[in-house]
Amino acid sequence: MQPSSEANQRIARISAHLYPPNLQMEESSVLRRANCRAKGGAPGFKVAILGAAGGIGQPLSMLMKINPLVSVLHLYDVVNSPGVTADISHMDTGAVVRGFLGQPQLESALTGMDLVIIPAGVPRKPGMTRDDLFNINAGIVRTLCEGIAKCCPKAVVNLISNPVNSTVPIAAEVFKKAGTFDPKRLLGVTMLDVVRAKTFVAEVLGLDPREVDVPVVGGHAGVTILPLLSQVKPPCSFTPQETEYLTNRIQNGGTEVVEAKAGTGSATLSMAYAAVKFADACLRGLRGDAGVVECSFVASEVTELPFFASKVRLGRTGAEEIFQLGPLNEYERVGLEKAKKELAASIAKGISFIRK
Ligand SMILES: NC(=O)c1ccc[n+]([C@@H]2O[C@H](COP(=O)([O-])OP(=O)(O)OC[C@H]3O[C@@H](n4cnc5c(N)ncnc54)[C@H](O)[C@@H]3O)[C@@H](O)[C@H]2O)c1
Ligand SMILES: O=C(O)C[C@H](O)C(=O)O
Repeated sequence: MQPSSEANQRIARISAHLYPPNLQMEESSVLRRANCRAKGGAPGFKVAILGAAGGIGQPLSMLMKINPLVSVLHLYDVVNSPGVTADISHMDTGAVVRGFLGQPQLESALTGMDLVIIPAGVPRKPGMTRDDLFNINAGIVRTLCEGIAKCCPKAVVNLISNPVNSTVPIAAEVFKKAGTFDPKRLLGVTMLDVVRAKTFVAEVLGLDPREVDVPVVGGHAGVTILPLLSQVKPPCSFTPQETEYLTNRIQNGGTEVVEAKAGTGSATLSMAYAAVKFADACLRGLRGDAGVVECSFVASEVTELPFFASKVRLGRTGAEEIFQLGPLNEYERVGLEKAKKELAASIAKGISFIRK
């Protein structure tokens, strides 16, 4: 007796569990249906995460699978992405998940994407600066951005890999070389600095962090992280001691986590939270929502430097408006000069890595 088509489907469904996840992607009828659902115009955006199996990548992938704005989620890594993909694909949320393993699958992972989030690269250990990661992460970011230039040149890119102050200029140079650079679409992720600033300022003020707004400008390393405490909302004032304490804590938040993790890595969970908050803002902008404003490290004319973090308005084409810094007090003006000096060197290092 021939099995009914319903029985065939049941068998296909069971056998899909027996094959490695990347084979499931290619061959099972279950996945073919999911692919059809994705192709059939399910509303939402196509998002790729590069470095999806890492400390940030895994919780970030899980949280993006929950995001209702995502219809297709591509998880790429050089190790372990089949396992992470199989695991996350069982979540009963709308996004269709596909896994990609290793360089030969990079192009498939990137083709057709609207947003690419990059947490690929090595993290710090105690005693290291973010710049100590340059030698390894610069090459990783270059390769991934070459893939983006080739396969999804119109995608918005959220770059997390450190040192952000240099990796964003590296990405810009790769895109310029390929003739695809659109400054609006390249966004360095500094959201964790804002998340920390809101948390620490709210502690001092005795408020819920969700009620607090703190612009953090400059860059993403040490003194280049410049919280503008004079612009905190709701309006408030701080004593010089509070200003010193808050500025230091925000600038050294990453090191606080690196030391607490004692050699096992840097911030991953709070970073995944921050990355999802920022990616969600980018997707709402792409959808055409009005008034989506977040801080990001972007190509900028706000200072004399070619890149700078400040508030940006996210729209259908990326960072459509970059806001000026607004009035700074004396403490912030001194901080800005220090930040610019270090930033200039980090930006130059990134640019010369590609131009040399
Ligand atoms: N921007 C920020 O605020 C911020 C915050 C935290 C961490 N970071 C940075 O994010 C990066 C990742 O941190 P983590 O804790 O997730 O590290 P991790 O080592 O846990 O994970 C990194 C992942 O990247 C993958 N990877 C390495 N080379 C790759 C390549 N060529 N292509 C694709 N994937 C590749 C690894 O296999 C690994 O799964 C680090 O550089 C870290 O400093 C940035
Ligand atoms: O501090 C690090 O090395 C990771 C990250 O940049 C952070 O701010 O937590």
